[in-house]
Amino acid sequence: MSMQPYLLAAEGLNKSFSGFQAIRDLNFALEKGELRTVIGPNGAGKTTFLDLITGRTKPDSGTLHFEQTHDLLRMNEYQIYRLGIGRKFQTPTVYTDHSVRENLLLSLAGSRSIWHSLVGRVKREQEERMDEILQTIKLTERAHAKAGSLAHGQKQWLEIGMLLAQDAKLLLVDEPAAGMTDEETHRTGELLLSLAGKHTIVVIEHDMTFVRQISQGRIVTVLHQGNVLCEGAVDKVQNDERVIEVYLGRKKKAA
Ligand SMILES: Nc1ncnc2c1ncn2[C@@H]1O[C@H](COP(=O)(O)OP(=O)(O)OP(=O)(O)O)[C@@H](O)[C@H]1O
Repeated sequence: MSMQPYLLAAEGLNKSFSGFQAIRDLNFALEKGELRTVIGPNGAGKTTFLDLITGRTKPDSGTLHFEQTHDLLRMNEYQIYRLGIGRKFQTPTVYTDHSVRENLLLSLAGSRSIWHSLVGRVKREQEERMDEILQTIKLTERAHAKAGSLAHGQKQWLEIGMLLAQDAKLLLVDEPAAGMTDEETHRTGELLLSLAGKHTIVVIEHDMTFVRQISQGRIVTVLHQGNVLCEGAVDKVQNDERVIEVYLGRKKKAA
């Protein structure tokens, strides 16, 4: 057992939508530097769980703490964002008319206003940070291209770069491989792996080839009906009878 304090800890979370329980007595703990993949069949509660972390939705009961001392349930969405919890949605939300570099600049922590970011003097350390991020997301050569002209995969990488520019301590990444070619998917996996350790990341994903790529030696969490069905190494969860059952929708044998 590691002695690391948890970066994020959820205990006994419940959330119902007009009688339908989307999250059910959910416990989840994440250590700093982890790259955690969360899988589960449609409707398992994955998106709702991210909504609870970012404050978009409030639970009916339970506790949710960040860096132990921050009670996320007492904070609003903006406060949680300012705390360093960044989210990348499935569809890219970049400023299409601005360059890749400007998109990063707009996200840089400490940028005062959009106007100021674009017309004001860019500090040397900001330049260096952007160069570093451009290299990380492999878009150095596209730095001055309009974000709208990027390929789908590149837009997703730019968005991950924008989370890095925000200095997000926790990156929530929702189905990054959706709509990507196999090669883009593989490169996205490499990008996330290069960030692990330095950053803490939660990835929600369906593509099992991708999940296997990014979760070697790490923990995978399987959600089902709003609860953790199984957690552990990817081989363990893929061979777990209960996991196979919920994915294949096999009926339980009568006892
Ligand atoms: N705002 C809402 N109002 C009503 N029901 C909701 C709401 N949000 C989610 N639900 C329901 O809660 C359940 C869990 O949804 P959620 O989107 O969290 O699952 P998911 O694991 O992300 O699924 P998918 O893989 O399909 O994205 C679904 O049955 C959904 O219909």
